[in-house]
Amino acid sequence: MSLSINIPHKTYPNGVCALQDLHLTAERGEFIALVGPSGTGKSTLLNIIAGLDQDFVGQIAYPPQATLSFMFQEPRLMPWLSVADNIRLVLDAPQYQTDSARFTRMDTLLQQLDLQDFRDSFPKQLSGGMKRRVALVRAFVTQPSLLLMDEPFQSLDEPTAQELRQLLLTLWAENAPTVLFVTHSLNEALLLADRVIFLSARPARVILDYRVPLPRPRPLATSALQPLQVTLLQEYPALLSGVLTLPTFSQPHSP
Ligand SMILES: Nc1ncnc2c1ncn2[C@@H]1O[C@H](COP(=O)(O)OP(=O)(O)OP(=O)(O)O)[C@@H](O)[C@H]1O
Repeated sequence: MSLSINIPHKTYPNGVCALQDLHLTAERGEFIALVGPSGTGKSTLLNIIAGLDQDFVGQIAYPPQATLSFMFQEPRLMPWLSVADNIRLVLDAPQYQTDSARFTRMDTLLQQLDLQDFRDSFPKQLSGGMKRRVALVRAFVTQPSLLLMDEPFQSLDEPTAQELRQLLLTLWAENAPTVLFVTHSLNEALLLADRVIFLSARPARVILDYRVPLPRPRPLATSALQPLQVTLLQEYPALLSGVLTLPTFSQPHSP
């Protein structure tokens, strides 16, 4: 589904202006990464799009039939519920109760993400990567047309994060939701997204809307992204001057 964001400003009651003149559109099925410095307003923006925060000046427009999923930095599983019950919790919401295929879809996704033997396990019995896989099942089981992801693979070891990125790309290709994916990592953004939106320091506004010139399927080796990073940052040196924190990037040498 298409999405249009027009926010003249979002100011918290304590006077902190998190977003200013932020305008952005997303086409149906597009994968968009949002990259910006810490504390600029990325989570604020996702909360506004999700309707969790309605105290802002502006409009968010998407089709009325749109369905939305949100995947947070923490997997946010209920510790007292099994894997299957954590997912059923979402499926039991009134808007999904008439969907007779929903539990079959849950079983298929559990199988696809290799969780079929853990449906009766509790979150504390799962590794960090497995909890994120459950969160991915929960995000996709409702067949969202818009998927909001707020640094969902943070604080995982790199091989686990890469495995989850690959799973996400597979699920995205199969289900084609529009995705807004917040990350601090330029590598992760280039690996996943059709477009990378670079946000300024607070108050956040769009400073660069960059179309990733890489074919799909993408190379998963981050070394394959290095030449693209070099070109991008040579073309837009402003991205290096305090706008981005790029722990994985080696700055190109001046001639
Ligand atoms: N409820 C709130 N009341 C007041 N200020 C807030 C509130 N929530 C967030 N802020 C402030 O708004 C700014 C943007 O916060 P936000 O969490 O959206 O940034 P972020 O880009 O997601 O940060 P990070 O990358 O560190 O997760 C920050 O300065 C934050 O302190």
